Amino acid sequence: MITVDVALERVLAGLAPTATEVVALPAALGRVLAEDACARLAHPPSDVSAMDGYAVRAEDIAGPGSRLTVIGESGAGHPFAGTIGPGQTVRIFTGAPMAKGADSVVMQEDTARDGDTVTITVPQAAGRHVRPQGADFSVGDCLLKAGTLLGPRQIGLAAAMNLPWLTVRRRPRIAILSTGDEIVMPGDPVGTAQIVSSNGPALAAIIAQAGGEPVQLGIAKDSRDSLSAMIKAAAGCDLLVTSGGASVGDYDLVQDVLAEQGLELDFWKIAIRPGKPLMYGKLKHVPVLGLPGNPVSAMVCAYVFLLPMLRALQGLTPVVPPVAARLGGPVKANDGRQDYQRARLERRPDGSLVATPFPRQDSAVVSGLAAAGCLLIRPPHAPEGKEGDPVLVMPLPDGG
Ligand SMILES: Nc1nc2c(c(=O)[nH]1)N[C@H]1C(S)=C(S)[C@@H](COP(=O)(O)OP(=O)(O)OC[C@H]3O[C@@H](n4cnc5c(N)ncnc54)[C@H](O)[C@@H]3O)O[C@H]1N2
Ligand code: MOO
Repeated sequence: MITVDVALERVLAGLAPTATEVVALPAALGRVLAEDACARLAHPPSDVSAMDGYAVRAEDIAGPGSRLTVIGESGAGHPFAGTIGPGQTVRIFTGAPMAKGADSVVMQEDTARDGDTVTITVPQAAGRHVRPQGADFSVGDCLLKAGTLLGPRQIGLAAAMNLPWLTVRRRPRIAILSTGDEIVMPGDPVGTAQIVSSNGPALAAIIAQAGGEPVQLGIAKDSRDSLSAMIKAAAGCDLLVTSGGASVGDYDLVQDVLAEQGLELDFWKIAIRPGKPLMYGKLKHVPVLGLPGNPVSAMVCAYVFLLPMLRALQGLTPVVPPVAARLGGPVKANDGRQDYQRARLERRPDGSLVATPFPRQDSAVVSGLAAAGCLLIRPPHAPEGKEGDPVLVMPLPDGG
């Protein structure tokens, strides 16, 4: 059996980023920039005041108790039309354009006003409280680089750069096929010997959270006809993810039916726990990731393989490196499969992370997966570990 690292390398080898599309700024949240985004406007766009106060010529306020004549006002969005001359000042507000002729702002707490006369009561340094045009960035500065994941702060920056649209990667369309005669949709009548599909909704959620567009193909029966018809519906998607029917049972038909349709199998079965019967191949250029049916196996493989694939399809660095932590309790020596144990993750007052694996690690325990803060990674043949030993963990998004 190949290792997790080799499997990951092979899964990522054939993936190219999706095509680009132009979207309006509000729709760009969570998308990945496909081209550098460059400012169409400087920031600030002009010299502006950083305080509410008075725009002055520094030379007029060099001495203590300077008195100036107020000749007008500059408000945000309402500049003063004239020019300040010797001994003159303009009432100014935060964000308002500097009055022509002025080079400094005195905050109003440092002044005393009497009619049209203002007295500077506190000595001032020249040039204070002015934000010069372009102090943040200039026209043409490409501050958002291709490959950037766009969050709220980047959306704000793009808006400040006066970019109402951005060129981003198309959301990867990921087909999800759940399989099994015993599987029903949540909310449907559940007969004896039936089980509700948790894999379909969980996979759709992980895909949507990672910037993809889940396409639910539905639940295929354990029959060649049903599987065959539903697999065909994946044509045109960027990736097909199946769950269930991946093992060696008489009704584990997924791989057979895919092979009939022309699957070029890359690998089946890898040295991982949970998730050993993981399968990967290409069906007429569509990559196919065959996840085991056990819900925890399916989701662990989704975190370890599907997430990096989604990132690669969007032009992001595929693998987010694991994080260093300490063991919160003892663990047994590992066998030859890389183990991903569901664990609690706590941050201690000194800032260090402590991972404590749950006692039940069965791959059908969905409650444990939902409660986990991380997956504790146990490399093949890792010796037994005790509390305090260094380990690597994969923190889970929204981890408890
Ligand atoms: N003789 C062997 N048996 C098994 C082996 C093996 O090496 N030799 N491997 C085991 C391992 S490891 C795993 S993991 C499972 C994988 O089995 P399949 O991928 O074939 O999955 P199924 O048999 O279809 O289902 C397993 C389990 O998961 C439940 N399931 C399936 N789909 C869903 C879904 N959408 N939502 C929730 N639960 C689902 C299903 O009812 C079964 O209980 O094989 C072992 N066997
Ligand atoms: O992939 Mo399985 O989860 O080891 O039972």
